[in-house]
Amino acid sequence: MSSPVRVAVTGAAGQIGYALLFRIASGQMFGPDTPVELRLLEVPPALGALEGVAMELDDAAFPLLAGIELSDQAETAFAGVNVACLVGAKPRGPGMERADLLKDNGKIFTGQGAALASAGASDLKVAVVGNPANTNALIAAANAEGLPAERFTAMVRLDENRAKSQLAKKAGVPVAEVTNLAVWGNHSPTMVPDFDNARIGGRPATEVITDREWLEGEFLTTVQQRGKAIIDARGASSAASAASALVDHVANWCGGKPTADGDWVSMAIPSDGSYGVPEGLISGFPVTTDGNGTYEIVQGLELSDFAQQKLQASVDELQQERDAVADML
Ligand SMILES: NC(=O)C1=CN([C@@H]2O[C@H](COP(=O)(O)OP(=O)(O)OC[C@H]3O[C@@H](n4cnc5c(N)ncnc54)[C@H](O)[C@@H]3O)[C@@H](O)[C@H]2O)C=CC1
Ligand SMILES: O=C([O-])CC(=O)C(=O)O
Repeated sequence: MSSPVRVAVTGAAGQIGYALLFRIASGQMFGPDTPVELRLLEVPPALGALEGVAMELDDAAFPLLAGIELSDQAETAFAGVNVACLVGAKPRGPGMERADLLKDNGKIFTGQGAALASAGASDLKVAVVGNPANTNALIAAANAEGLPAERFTAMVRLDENRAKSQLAKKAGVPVAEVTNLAVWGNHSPTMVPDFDNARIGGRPATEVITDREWLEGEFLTTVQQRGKAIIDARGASSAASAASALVDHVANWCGGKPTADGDWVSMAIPSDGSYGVPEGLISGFPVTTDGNGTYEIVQGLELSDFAQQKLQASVDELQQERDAVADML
């Protein structure tokens, strides 16, 4: 047994939190040999509900769960944490775009960025889920003085998983056969699920699914609008699938589960200028990971004119979001 990983989860009494905590505590995020200590942050009115969740975690008797602490103070919750899952934020409702949440949610991430910098462990890594996730991660990083920006990531893994599932259905194969699926850009309707570089059963996806009209049309729109479709159907935004994607994101990044040889996963990370994405913007990229805290952007992929145009629109949107929160950076 290794020593416990200390994991902060914000918004822990919310919908995603309820699905996420049990996955973390059961060992799915950091593997079967790593105990976890949970540090759960909520706003004061939700602390009662959070106590109920903590009671249920106790009642599940997870052998790997080495401790649970609850707090409504970011500095307390983040003390010594190795990984912070920033989920706590307002979700959108019907008729809203994620960017509409920026004014309400952005300010959460100024204080939490600063608290992470002052209280987190020296190897702290941060995954932002609260929407709009890319720009909230930018805000947190900008307010975390002394922490390298590359420790701040945002989640586009749910978009990758959605895209894989759609391609698998169309091709009539198990989802595990779909690999190398990158989601570029913003976690928003402008995101770019990259079917050109994806593979199905080891072959280019475009050789298996030759209907380019479907790929550029229905496939793209279905993935881009999936969050809205879930809200319309469920009356609330995706929660269990978002939690599951976060488990995947962190497991690959620093949970001991490196990307498979020749494969990659999608993470929104601060751009180093690769593929023309302006440096510093937090954008989805294909990355390889070592499972131990390091990721690298996959270089040398070809983007079609179609994909390049779409990526430019997503980058333009990220720049507009950055401009809209300039006072928080
Ligand atoms: N990046 C992605 O792929 C996805 C992102 N999301 C986003 O995740 C966020 C959370 O979604 P849900 O869990 O469904 O919402 P929810 O409303 O069920 O839970 C959010 C929780 O955050 C708490 N909270 C609010 N401000 C906080 C603060 N300053 N500190 C700590 N906790 C705080 C609330 O009290 C609430 O319990 C939303 O912004 C949603 O849009 C949702 C699905 C996918
Ligand atoms: O659509 C939303 O508001 C929630 C979310 O980010 C998603 O499901 O992708």
